[in-house]
Amino acid sequence: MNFETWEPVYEAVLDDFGFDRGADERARDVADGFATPFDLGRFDGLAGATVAIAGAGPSIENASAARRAREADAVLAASTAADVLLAADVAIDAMVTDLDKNPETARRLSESGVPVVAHAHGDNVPAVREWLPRFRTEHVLATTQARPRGDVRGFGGFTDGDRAAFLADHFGAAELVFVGWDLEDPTVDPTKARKLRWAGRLLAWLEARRCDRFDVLEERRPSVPAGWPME
Ligand SMILES: Nc1ncnc2c1ncn2[C@@H]1O[C@H](COP(=O)(O)OP(=O)(O)OP(=O)(O)O)[C@@H](O)[C@H]1O
Ligand SMILES: Nc1nc2c(c(=O)[nH]1)N=C(CO)CN2
Repeated sequence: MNFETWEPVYEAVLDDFGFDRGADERARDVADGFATPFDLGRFDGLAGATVAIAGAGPSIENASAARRAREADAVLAASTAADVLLAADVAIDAMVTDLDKNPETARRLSESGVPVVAHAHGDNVPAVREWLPRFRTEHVLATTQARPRGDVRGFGGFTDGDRAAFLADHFGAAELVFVGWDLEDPTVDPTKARKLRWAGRLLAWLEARRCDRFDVLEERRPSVPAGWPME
């Protein structure tokens, strides 16, 4: 997804959380100071593939999550889902993170040549400054939710998990399989619950644009607000 399509939805997210667009842009520029060009051709293998999008809800610990991830052609792991899957001997093709929970895992993955999709936003600049210099930069794709600039890219999406889904979509995934997603998780705090509501809404938008049906939304399918780009 290009920024022109993402922008009106991004503005709705900014509005709802009261986030400052200028702070996201400054974070992007900080990330660009550490980023180097990332070979996007490394994601060509997602085209036509069944891609597991691993979220970090409690159900990622279930044996069935690891099994379903293993059965997919490729696995994109959000945040701490990477640790759980690696511990279950499931290879991951990329980790998508905003560096807030397990940056050491991201560092290790980058050292071993696994792409780390590291997101910079207005509220994680200290983590960007601390961790991006420690990663093996050729294996890091820096991302932004603001307008992309320099070596910092954007494919749509907000939370780590839904950004992984937008990335898979951007690179032509044929099918998305969601593991470790608990959108109605009663154990999360109110801010996280709000982020998960946005994740659900964004996935509903993505599935509608793809003329798809995501299994993860079967329990409660959010409606796509009128006016969101559907071309
Ligand atoms: N119950 C859940 N709890 C946490 N994450 C979930 C859950 N269900 C799905 N997810 C997905 O897994 C990802 C896990 O990443 P993580 O918990 O680090 O979130 P995040 O996007 O960095 O948000 P936060 O700012 O709250 O840390 C989330 O971004 C979300 O997309
Ligand atoms: N400005 C800002 N942007 C974000 C934030 C956040 O807390 N602040 N959290 C995210 C993932 O949870 C994604 N993007």
